[in-house]
Amino acid sequence: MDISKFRQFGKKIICIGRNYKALAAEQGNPIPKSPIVFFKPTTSYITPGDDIKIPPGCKEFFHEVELGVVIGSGGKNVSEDEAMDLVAGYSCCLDMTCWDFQCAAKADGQPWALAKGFDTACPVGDFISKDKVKDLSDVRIWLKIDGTTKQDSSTSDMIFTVPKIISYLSQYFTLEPGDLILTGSPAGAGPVASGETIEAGLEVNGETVSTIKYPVK
Ligand SMILES: CCCCCC(=O)O
Ligand SMILES: CC(=O)C(=O)O
Ligand SMILES: [Mg+2]
Repeated sequence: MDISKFRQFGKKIICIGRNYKALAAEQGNPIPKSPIVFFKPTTSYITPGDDIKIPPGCKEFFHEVELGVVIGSGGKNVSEDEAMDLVAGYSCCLDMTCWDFQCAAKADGQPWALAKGFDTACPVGDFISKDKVKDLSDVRIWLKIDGTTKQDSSTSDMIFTVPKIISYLSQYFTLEPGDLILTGSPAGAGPVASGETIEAGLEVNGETVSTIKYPVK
C-alpha cells in the first residue's frame, strides 16, 4: 500500500471539533471534556487542482484549516503511549463547512452530515511523511484568502493532543491504514466566497512543510 495515496483507499475521514482553546473562546463554546467526533464521507475528498464547490442553498460557507493525521498501521484500544506508532504522516487539510447548515442543525439537535460532508468538503494536501514533523506540539497552521491571513495558530493551542485523539478514537473505531483524522480548526474560521482562493500551510520551526491552494467556486 502506497500510504502517501491515502485518500484513494476510501478509508474513514474522522473529524474532531472544538479542539482549539482560542476557537472555543471565539465561538463561546465550553472546553469539551472529551473530543467531539464527526465523519466526512470519502466522496468529500479533493486534491490540488480541484475546485471547492459551495453546495446549493449554502449562504455562509466557512473555511477551517486543520492538521490531518494519516494512519499507517491499524489499531483498536490503543494507549496514548502507543498512539504515534500508528501514524504514517500528515497532510494540510481543510474542513469546509456550511456554517448556516451547521447552526441550524445544532439548534435542532440534528447531525452535521450536510454541513460537513458535501462533495469537496475535504480538500487535502500532499502526504507529509512522519519524519518531517519531529515535534507535533508546535506546528504552525495558517490560512489566507486572496493573500489576506484569516487563520494563523499553532497546534500548541490544541485541547486534545494527537496521541490522545488517536487513543480515544481507537476505543470506538478500529483505526485502519489510510484513515485520515482531521484534528480541529484553530481560531479564525470564517466565511469564504465563490471567486476567492484559499491558501493554507503547515510550518515546523519556521520551515514550511506543506502548502495548499484551492479556488472556491
Ligand atoms: C469553525 C469551527 C466550528 C465550530 C462549530 C461548533 O463546534 O459548534
Ligand atoms: C467543529 C469543527 O469542525 C472544528 O472545531 O474544527
Ligand atoms: Mg473542523
